[in-house]
Amino acid sequence: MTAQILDGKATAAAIKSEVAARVDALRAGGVTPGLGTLLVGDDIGSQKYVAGKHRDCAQVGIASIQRELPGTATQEEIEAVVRELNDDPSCTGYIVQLPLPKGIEVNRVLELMDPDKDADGLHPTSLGRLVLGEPGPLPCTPNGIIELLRRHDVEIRGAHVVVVGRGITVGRSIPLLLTRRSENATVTQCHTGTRDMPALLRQADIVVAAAGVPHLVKPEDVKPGAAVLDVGVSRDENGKIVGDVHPGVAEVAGWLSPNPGGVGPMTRALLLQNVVEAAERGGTGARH
Ligand SMILES: Nc1nc2c(c(=O)[nH]1)N[C@@H](CN(C=O)c1ccc(C(=O)N[C@@H](CCC(=O)O)C(=O)O)cc1)CN2
Repeated sequence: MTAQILDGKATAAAIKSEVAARVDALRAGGVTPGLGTLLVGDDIGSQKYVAGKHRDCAQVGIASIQRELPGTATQEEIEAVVRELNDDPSCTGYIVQLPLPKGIEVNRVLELMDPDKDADGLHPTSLGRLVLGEPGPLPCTPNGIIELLRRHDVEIRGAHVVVVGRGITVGRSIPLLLTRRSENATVTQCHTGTRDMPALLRQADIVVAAAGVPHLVKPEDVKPGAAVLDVGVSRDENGKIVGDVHPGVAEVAGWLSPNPGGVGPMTRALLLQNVVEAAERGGTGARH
């Protein structure tokens, strides 16, 4: 193993203590921020992630509002809970845990959310603000990846970043963050239609592997010294996480985010940050 570790657990812990101090200040001013979650169905992974989000809230002093619906819930039932969270003054920001069950129109659900309560940065208004360079909540995993690189002093400015994947939570939006003037990276996005992905990967200073394909990025595809972020989550027959990055990459890369222990904890920490920022902007939260 030659790569240095991009330690998501330790970095997330540092962000969480910064968030906790901001929550204390809000509470001293009479506002308790609240994070709402809507979980539909009984996917074990999603249950675990949502439980983790509420554990984090308890640690930093953010109130929790948990809503759950069975996997058989209709579009209308889901939308009714979204309206309820929009109207709940104790809820500063909320997320709809993805994926939603098959047959549910995800975009209709996301569009119904009050954009001022979008804790995930996935509402069309938030994504539009990102495109326009206006302030707003940033998508948690992409923002977490950038923060993980920054806090390990990995140079983003001028870097060639190759993103693998184009899913809603990571791949679609991370190029928008990386090409802001504050980051100034050059981005190539790969997907299932890309002709020669290994050739592109070999040019990358930074690789973001977010395709959800086990061990897609092989050691021979990585430029020596590159930073490699393993975002994909697949599970083996024992339920153990298998990332998008082959373990042999650790011998070639300069930096590597472990999976678990890399990008996942950062996603959760940046979610808390979005909730606090919404409360600081004068959004809602329980007032006492
Ligand atoms: N509404 C959203 N849905 C989903 C998002 C999202 O950002 N918003 N991202 C993923 C899941 N996700 C957050 O919800 C998430 C994934 C992983 C982790 C995490 O802490 N993982 C741990 C390992 C946990 C385990 O053992 O399973 C780690 O990487 O160390 C947190 C959040 C899809 N849906």
